[in-house]
Order: sequence, then structure tokens, then C-alpha cells
Amino acid sequence: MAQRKMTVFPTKNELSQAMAEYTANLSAKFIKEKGLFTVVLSGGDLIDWLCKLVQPPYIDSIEWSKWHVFWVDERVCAWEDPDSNYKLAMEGFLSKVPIPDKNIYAIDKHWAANGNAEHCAALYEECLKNLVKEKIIPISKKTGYPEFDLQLLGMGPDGHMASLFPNHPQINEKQKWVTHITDSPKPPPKRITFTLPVINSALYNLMAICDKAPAKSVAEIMKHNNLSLPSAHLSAQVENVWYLDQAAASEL
Ligand SMILES: O=C(O)[C@H](O)[C@@H](O)[C@H](O)[C@H](O)COP(=O)(O)O
Repeated sequence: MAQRKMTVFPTKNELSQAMAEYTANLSAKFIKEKGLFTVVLSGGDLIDWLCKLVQPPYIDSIEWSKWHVFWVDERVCAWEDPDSNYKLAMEGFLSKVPIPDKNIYAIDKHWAANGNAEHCAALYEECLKNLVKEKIIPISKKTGYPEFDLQLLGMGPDGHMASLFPNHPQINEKQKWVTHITDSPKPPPKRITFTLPVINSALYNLMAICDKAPAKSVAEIMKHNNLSLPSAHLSAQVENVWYLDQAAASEL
């Protein structure tokens, strides 16, 4: 299990720059090694911080056609809904880069619009299993779970990551790869989410946190390893990187 490696950046802009560089380097490495790159996105402010990737030099240097894009969690609503992580990522990032549509693995459109969280989670898991068969996603020999190359995560002020919230049972799920929640404390209430073993089976995890609101939870994790906060459980097979801006690191 990889130890947390924390870097504090003076500004969000520098954090955003470093995220782009980290992502671009891994993209080049994996595409060279195996001809494709699997990237898992979350929602929230993260998409804004990915803005540097759609600017030079990255926009031209990254082999976008080799990317395969997933979501670590998704809100169960129509794709057009302002709450949708898919919509957010499409508008802010994915529509600006030439990733083939077939390589973008969104929540099931029909069942998400219908609000059926349980079925959406089952269908997303089935989608991952099909991609294992197609050899897009390997199963890790070490963990026994699917192994994504890079996962980009954010943390809420309550210490949640993906849609694994404090005092909710989803954090303990070990059988499923994708589970659901219908009473999320952060709106909207219905979501699907990767389970913790899948999150931690990624080769590289990058947790990006900005602003004052999550600062107390950041300190609880860094100073006290408070495991009641789901983000304290984050690990990775190779690197578990935490990028903070100064406000998020202000209680350390
Ligand atoms: O769907 C979601 O809500 C996100 O995937 C969620 O897990 C997010 O990453 C954190 O809540 C941080 O969100 P902010 O960056 O908006 O604080």
C-alpha cells in the first residue's frame, strides 16, 4: 500500500499546473507501455482544475485517442441535469479533447434519468467487467480488483471521497466493484460509486483539495489518520499523491 505523499502549492493555479503535468506524464508512460491509458474522474471542482490539460502544451502532446475515461462516482440523474458529473466533465474538459466517444464510459443514460441507483451501479459494474474481458482494464494480481492507471479524486469538507461518506455503510463494501447510495448527505441523494477496494486498486491516485472548507478534515487525516473519514482510507498500488493548496493545508 502506497504511503500518502503530500505537496502544498501556493495557489490553485500551481496545483492545477502540477495536476496537468502529473496526468500527462502518466498518460505518456502508460500509452508507451501498453497502448492505452485508463483515467477515472470524480465530480466537484476537480474538473475546473483540469483546465490546464486543454491548453498548450498538453492539448497537443497527449495522445487523447488512447484514453479511456471513467467516473469514480456519479449522480443518478439525467445526463443533461446540472448535477450530472458526466455533463460537468463533458462541458469543462472532455468535449475539448479528441477522445473517441466509445472510450467515455458514462452512467447508463436511461436508468440514470429514471433515478434507479441500484440498477445504475449494477450496469456500471457490468460495463467494467466487459472491459476486463476486452483487456482494456486488467485485474490486479495483487488486489484481485480492477486496476485503473490514474484516478483523480476530490474530498468534501466532511472527509468523503467519491460517494463514500462518513457514517454510511458503503465504505465497508468489499464484494461489489460499484455500489449505490440513496441518502447522500451531499445533494443529490442518489449516486453510484466505486467501492474502496476498487479505488485503492488504482496504480496512481491523485487527491486534489483546495480552499478552507476541507482544511479541518485534511488535518484530521494528516495528523491523526482519523479513519472515520473515508478519505483517510485512500491508498494506491504505486503512488498515493495528495495535492493541496495553501488554504486546504491551513490547519496542518
Ligand atoms: O460527485 C461528487 O460530489 C464528487 O465526485 C465528490 O466526491 C467530490 O469529488 C467531492 O465532494 C469534492 O467536491 P468539491 O471539489 O466540489 O468540494
